[in-house]
Amino acid sequence: MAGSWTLADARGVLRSPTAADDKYSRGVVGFRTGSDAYPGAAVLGVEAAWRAGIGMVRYLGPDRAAQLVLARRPETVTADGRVQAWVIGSGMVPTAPPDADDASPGDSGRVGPTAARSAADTAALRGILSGAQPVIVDAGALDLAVGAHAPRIVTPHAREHARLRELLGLDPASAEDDDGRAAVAAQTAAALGATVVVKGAVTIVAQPDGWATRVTAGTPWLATAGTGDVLAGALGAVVAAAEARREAQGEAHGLGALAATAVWLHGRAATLAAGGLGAAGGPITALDVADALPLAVAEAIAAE
Ligand SMILES: NC(=O)C1=CN([C@@H]2O[C@H](COP(=O)(O)OP(=O)(O)OC[C@H]3O[C@@H](n4cnc5c(N)ncnc54)[C@H](OP(=O)(O)O)[C@@H]3O)[C@@H](O)[C@H]2O)[C@@H](O)CC1
Ligand SMILES: Nc1ncnc2c1ncn2[C@@H]1O[C@H](COP(=O)(O)OP(=O)(O)O)[C@@H](O)[C@H]1O
Repeated sequence: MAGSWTLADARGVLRSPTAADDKYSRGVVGFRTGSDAYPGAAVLGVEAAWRAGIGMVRYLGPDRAAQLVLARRPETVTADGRVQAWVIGSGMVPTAPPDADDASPGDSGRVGPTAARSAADTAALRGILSGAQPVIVDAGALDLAVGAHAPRIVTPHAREHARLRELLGLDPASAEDDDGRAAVAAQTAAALGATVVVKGAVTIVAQPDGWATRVTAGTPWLATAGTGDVLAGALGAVVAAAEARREAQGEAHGLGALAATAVWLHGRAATLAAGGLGAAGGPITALDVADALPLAVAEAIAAE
């Protein structure tokens, strides 16, 4: 049975910056996220990465999403360059239909901008996934994680996990109870050769070597659109910061421990945001969760 990730575990992974640090030594995270249909996912992920305490964020996505990212966070660098970790796929959809470059009607019959990956997007994402830097693979890039070689953390919700398992030739059915979900996630991780984060009220983190843990979100108010995009950004920040420390000092943590720490911060941030509205909590938005990440980080590193 997988144990639970706690404040003490998160504290063991996170570090305060020192006087010897600069923006690069604190880590650089790159984003290839968002689409004309879902530019907000790009904004949410970038915001979360900044708020989780990274040295620099690079955003390389569609023009409209880039403008919105810059409007929210002018600190963001939109030029290509070296990064220690990537976040890809949030705000994209996995497969491009034949008319991917055309707007197509949704359920309402209205014609809107497409979220489907273009061939150029797919090639860029495949390039990132064939590199050496760790990659957080979310939403519309999950299919590309199969057969890739970069160190990967994939972040499916339950339906995306079932689709991923189908791509891997595994039974898409999961389990109701958390022990069963952990066993299924471990099987996915082994087949994929990547760390798997199966999101939910209890999020399962499983490495391909069989290591697994679970992280319980402190509040169901977290179940709201865009909080998964915030999680992907927090993951990118935690992994890039750790990778920068590994390059400089040789301090190494498994991707599972880094992922569980980011999931813990995300859940704690939601609890702090919802709890600020009264003892029973209250409605929060994805940006509220990102805004509360600094408090969660400060709490975790307080007793380093
Ligand atoms: N602000 C932004 O930019 C945001 C952007 N976002 C981006 O959106 C993209 C798609 O992510 P997603 O998780 O919504 O889609 P997806 O995994 O395909 O699951 C869809 C499946 O759900 C179901 N379903 C549909 N309607 C339902 C309903 N009313 N109530 C219950 N179930 C319902 C339906 O399945 P069915 O039940 O019909 O089998 C359908 O197949 C992704 O790139 C993400 O990053 C989001 O993060 C939000 C904020
Ligand atoms: N009932 C719940 N209680 C607490 N957290 C939840 C619950 N349901 C989902 N979550 C969390 O909310 C987030 C939703 O992510 P995701 O499904 O990717 O949404 P989106 O694509 O809209 O960003 C995940 O971090 C997940 O763990």
